[in-house]
Amino acid sequence: MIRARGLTKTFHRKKETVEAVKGIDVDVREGELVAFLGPNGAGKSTTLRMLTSLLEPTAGTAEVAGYDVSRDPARVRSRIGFIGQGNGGGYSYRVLDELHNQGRFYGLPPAEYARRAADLLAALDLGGLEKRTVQSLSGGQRRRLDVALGLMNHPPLLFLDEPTTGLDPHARANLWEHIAAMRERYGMTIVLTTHYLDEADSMAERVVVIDHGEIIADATPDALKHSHADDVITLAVVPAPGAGSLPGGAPGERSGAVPDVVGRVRASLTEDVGQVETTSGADGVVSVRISTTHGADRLPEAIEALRVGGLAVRSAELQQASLDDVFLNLTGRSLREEAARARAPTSRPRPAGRRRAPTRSCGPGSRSSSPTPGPSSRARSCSCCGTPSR
Ligand SMILES: Nc1ncnc2c1ncn2[C@@H]1O[C@H](COP(=O)(O)OP(=O)(O)OP(=O)(O)O)[C@@H](O)[C@H]1O
Repeated sequence: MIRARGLTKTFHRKKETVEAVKGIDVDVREGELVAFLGPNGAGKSTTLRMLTSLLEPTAGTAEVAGYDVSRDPARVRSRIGFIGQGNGGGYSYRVLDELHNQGRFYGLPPAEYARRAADLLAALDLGGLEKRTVQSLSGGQRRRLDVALGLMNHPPLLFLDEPTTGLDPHARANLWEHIAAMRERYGMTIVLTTHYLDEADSMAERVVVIDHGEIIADATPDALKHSHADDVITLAVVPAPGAGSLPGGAPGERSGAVPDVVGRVRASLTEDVGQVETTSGADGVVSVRISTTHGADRLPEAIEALRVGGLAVRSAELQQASLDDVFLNLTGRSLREEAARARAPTSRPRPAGRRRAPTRSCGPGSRSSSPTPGPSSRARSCSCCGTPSR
């Protein structure tokens, strides 16, 4: 559906040159839902605008829905829907008039555009709003009207530039339900840009990570997480009741002696479980941090291995890798933090660099645990209480 090679856009403004997109290659197959994910200014919108023929590339080629964007822009436009960042509807126009005008714009006969408009109003939960002006709609309703406008020509390929930005969580979820339903109904290919990591993770089948005008990763969300980030298991470990008299503790540990918990942890958890780090707390609790792939599978295995080694787990926490961990490990920057800074223009930028957000833990080891940063840096939220870390 899309084949772009060496797509480049350089802007020249006064004495400034901005290399917004630096020769990207990207393919999108029919039926895929692909998210372009990246921080502000990464080049996502510029890429979309070139793919939709709204912007002439400085260099490179792109074939979209069967036509070359530079040679056949009108044919490209007739085969795509594009929902830009701003609302498309004219503020003082009525909802139904906007849809009909869109149909006329595509050259549809009146009966056909009236049928399509009625169909889309019902499908996108806009029934009853036909006579309202666009400016009287809520943010979520306006965005759904944008989707309806983008679908009037029944495009096989739909582009959405940050479709949910500015919507509250309920309106975001609602819009996504409608986009998924429209996709099902029309069998569309969808390409969208987003800052929302959770959205890219849960909705997209493929995520193309863009930074500084370049594609730095391109895979399914799960493949990205497995390749570029680890899950982290944190356990608070103590000797099992009566373990001091157990034979077969850690190597070199005398039978009947006070158990060497760290030694036993080391003896129990092999490299198969993951990369293990331990920190002894003053209260005798040992905090164990395991960086691993497939953390949900490794967690019960680790608990069982520790039990066999004469140890008890007082608390366990699993932090699954996120797309923010992927971005952090690829670039040294947190997309989540960059997005938060963009929303708060008065806050000072922090220096770039490889960092890891501090760990929170709700278990008894939390007071003493201070795990050493592992190879996989991550932003986190506590799985016990759900509180986001800062
Ligand atoms: N018309 C223009 N003239 C000059 N520079 C531009 C123009 N349009 C975009 N840029 C610059 O190109 C770079 C990429 O912008 P673009 O809008 O593609 O980023 P983005 O990833 O979509 O960002 P956002 O998520 O904030 O929309 C930015 O540095 C931007 O300032």
